[in-house]
Amino acid sequence: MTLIHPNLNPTEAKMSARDVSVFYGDKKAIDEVSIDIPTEYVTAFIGPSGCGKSTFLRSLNRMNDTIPTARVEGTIELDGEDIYRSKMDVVHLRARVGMVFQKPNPFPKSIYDNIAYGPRIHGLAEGKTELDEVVERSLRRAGLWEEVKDRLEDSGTALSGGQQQRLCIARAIAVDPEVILMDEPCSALDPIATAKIEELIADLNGRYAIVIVTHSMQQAARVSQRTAFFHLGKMVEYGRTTDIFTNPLETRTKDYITGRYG
Ligand SMILES: Nc1ncnc2c1ncn2[C@@H]1O[C@H](COP(=O)(O)OP(=O)(O)OP(=O)(O)O)[C@@H](O)[C@H]1O
Repeated sequence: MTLIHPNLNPTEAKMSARDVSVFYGDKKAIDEVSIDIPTEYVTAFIGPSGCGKSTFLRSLNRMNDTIPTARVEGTIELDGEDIYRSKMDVVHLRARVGMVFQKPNPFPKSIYDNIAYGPRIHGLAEGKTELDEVVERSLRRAGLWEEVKDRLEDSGTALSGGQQQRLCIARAIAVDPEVILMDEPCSALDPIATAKIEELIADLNGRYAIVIVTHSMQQAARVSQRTAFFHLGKMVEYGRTTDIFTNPLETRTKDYITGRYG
C-alpha cells in the first residue's frame, strides 16, 4: 500500500495508473502501483537502483512492449482512455507520451531532420514553410535555437552531449506531446549541461505533464513538485516534493533520502 501525504491538493489526472503490476517473465518488477500524473506539476520517481522506476515509467507509453518477456497488468489511462486497449495506435501514443532517455539518442541525421522527422510521419506540418516553423518553435522551446540556427544541416550527433539531450527534448516536443517521460535525462551530462536541462524542465512545466526518473535527490527537489518513492517494486510513498523531503512518513523513505541506502 502506498502512503499518500495528507496535504496533497486534488489535481486533474492527465494520466492515471491503477493497480499496475509489471512482470518480466515470472518476475514481478512492479507491484500494484496506482498514481495520477497531473499536467501542472513535474512528478519525480525516486528510489534505489533496481526498484522499478524505469520499468514503471516505460509502462506509461508502452515502451515495455519492445521487451518480449514484459507483461503489464492493471490499467493506465491517458485522458480517461485505456492505453493498453487493443485498438490503441502505439506509434500515436508514443507521440502523445514522449520519452527522453538516459543517453541522448539523436538520429544520425541533420539537426533539422531530427526535429522534422516526427511531424512529417504524423502529418503535423504541410509544406516546407510550416515544417520550418515547427522546427524553429521546437528548438526555441527546448532552448537550443540560438546555438544551432546557423547549422541546421549539421549532424545531430555532432552536438555536445547536453545539446544532444536538448535536441531529443525538442524532437519530443515537435510532435505536440501531452506528456514527456524522462528517464535519468542528466545522468550522462556535466553539471552545466545538467543545469540547462533543469532550467528547461522548469520552462516546460505546466505546458506538458512531465515525469522524471532521477537518482539525484537534489535534482528531484529542484525540478519536481510531486515525488513518488519506489522500493522493491512498490510505490511506498507519494506526496508533495517538499513533504517527501522534509517530512517522510515511512522509515524506508527517510532512510533513502538521508542517504542511508541506495
Ligand atoms: N528487460 C528486462 N528483463 C528482465 N528483467 C528486467 C529487465 N529490465 C529490468 N529488469 C529488472 O526489473 C527490476 C526493475 O528494474 P528497473 O530498471 O525498472 O529499475 P530502476 O529502479 O529503474 O533501476 P535503476 O535506477 O538502476 O535504473 C530489476 O530487478 C531489473 O533487474
